[in-house]
Amino acid sequence: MPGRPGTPARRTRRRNEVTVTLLDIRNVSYSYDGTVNVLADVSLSVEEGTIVGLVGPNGSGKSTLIKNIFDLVRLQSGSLRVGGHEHASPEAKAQGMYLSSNDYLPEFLTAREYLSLLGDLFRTGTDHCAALELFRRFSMEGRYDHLIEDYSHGMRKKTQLVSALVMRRPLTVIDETLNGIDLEALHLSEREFRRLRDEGRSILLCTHDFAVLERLADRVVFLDLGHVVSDEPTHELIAEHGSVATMVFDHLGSDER
Ligand SMILES: Nc1ncnc2c1ncn2[C@@H]1O[C@H](COP(=O)(O)OP(=O)(O)OP(=O)(O)O)[C@@H](O)[C@H]1O
Repeated sequence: MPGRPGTPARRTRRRNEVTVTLLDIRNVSYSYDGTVNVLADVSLSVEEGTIVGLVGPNGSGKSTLIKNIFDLVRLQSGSLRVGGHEHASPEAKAQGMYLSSNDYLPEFLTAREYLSLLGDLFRTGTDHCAALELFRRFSMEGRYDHLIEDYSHGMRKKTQLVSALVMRRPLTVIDETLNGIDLEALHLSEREFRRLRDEGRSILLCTHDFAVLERLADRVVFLDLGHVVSDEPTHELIAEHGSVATMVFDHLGSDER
């Protein structure tokens, strides 16, 4: 059962610092057909000011978990809280931003109009100067007032990333948005994600690019067949297995699967 709205975010004390849980996922299970569990008792948390990687084979349930977080499918069991608020509440929805794995954007708008729309929806307004500067740094100078329908696949992905960097939500969930962008844009994105983290914002980063996670993520959660197989600080995972890829391959090749 989801908890009551307005409950303060869970606080835990680690050494001398207090960490605040921004995203709290407890015992979430989900089935599309009422028979097969696509998610099975999934629990994980994302603390404020951290980047958490989410990895797993195709069909392991990553996108379904993200859809549950954003109330895009109805929660069937367990609880989901964002900033201490029940996930379907307006307070929870005001904290998060979801970059989906596809590159669908409203084609009949310009990037300026799209970002203005987001600023209105989030009631934050839009910093167009910051967006223009990001467009310049993403090698899209001069395209801000062009219709999105004229953008390439990579430009749409970069526009999604710019939207997250301009909106600066407490929680940004990124589902494979880094696919298809060039190395220069990837480098810039990584730097900007670190800046978000330094500001105390959090990112749940779902990607098959393990090298990105080794550079960026504070923790990596590995989902397989709807179960959390491993949830470890990245440096401990690398010390134990050598790399994220080895950890994943070892599990996929093991008898316990
Ligand atoms: N709308 C849907 N209706 C029925 N089954 C679905 C639906 N969406 C996803 N599934 C199934 O749920 C399972 C998990 O899919 P999901 O998209 O969550 O996996 P994923 O880990 O994000 O995969 P990928 O890495 O390929 O994006 C798959 O078996 C998929 O076929």
